[in-house]
Amino acid sequence: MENQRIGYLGPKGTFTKMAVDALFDGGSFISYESIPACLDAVERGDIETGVVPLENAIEGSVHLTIDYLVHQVNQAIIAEMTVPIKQHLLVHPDYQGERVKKIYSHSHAIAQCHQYLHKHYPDAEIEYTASTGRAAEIVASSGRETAAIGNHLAAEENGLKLLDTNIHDYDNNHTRFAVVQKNPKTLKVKDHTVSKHKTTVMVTLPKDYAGALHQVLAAFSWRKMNLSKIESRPMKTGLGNYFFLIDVDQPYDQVLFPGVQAELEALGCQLKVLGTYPAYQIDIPAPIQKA
Ligand SMILES: O=C(O)C(=O)C[C@]1(C(=O)O)C=C[C@@H](O)C=C1
Repeated sequence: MENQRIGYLGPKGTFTKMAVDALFDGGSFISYESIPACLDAVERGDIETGVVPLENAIEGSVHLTIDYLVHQVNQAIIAEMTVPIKQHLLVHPDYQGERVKKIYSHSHAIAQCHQYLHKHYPDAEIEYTASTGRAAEIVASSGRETAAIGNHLAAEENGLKLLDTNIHDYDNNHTRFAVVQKNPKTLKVKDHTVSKHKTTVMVTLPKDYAGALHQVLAAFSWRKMNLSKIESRPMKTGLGNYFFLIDVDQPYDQVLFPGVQAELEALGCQLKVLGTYPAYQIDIPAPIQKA
């Protein structure tokens, strides 16, 4: 197999990079500063594979990823991985107990630590960054009164100290990452447990009428197809227009899915398969203690 080129939401020390390191068995890893930049690179063919965050257990979906996959690019989800997320408070190596005035991080990381921030740093200014890795970079090159929320890899990569550890508000914190490709090819991955095989479909309804969603769900339900997620997002064509993203807990097949599609099309709905893929469950051990 040729060398696999994998792009990810960087820079160094992001959770996405941790997930990439844990899943892939070799390859060239290319960092992108934002989710759109990574997906654009896949679309242009600069890289075959992109890895972007999809959903967090505390904060929910990463809408930027979902919307970009649906509206801006034409790519398939070819794998998914779920990894544990442990958020820490990272400070400059010269930090000596100063009052932290400004805290940087990705909006999802900030949201995972809302209660902690409210309790311990109610007066600190919050600044959102494109990733937790970027927040750590900023703190490394700024003063001792700043902090970043991020992981232990970001601390190591940027030479930061851990002021506090495990600051996320709820214990069972996990994020799902999507592995996407434009022209699906086989991936070289480490030996991980595949927890299940899933298929993600996007369904659009013709217009708002009574029972429309019920009829859509019925097409899956009477075929005994288990759904693990359903989410509505705006079509971006006007208030009240939505599409539904549905995760079905089984691989695509030539009987049930075409059956659902035909049934939905008869109702005036459209169904597009966004991917059928293995879902990996990956455990990343947290190596460090509070400094
Ligand atoms: O900023 C990072 O480190 C990311 O990989 C992004 C991201 C996200 O978008 O949810 C990934 C995992 C965590 O939930 C926080 C941030």
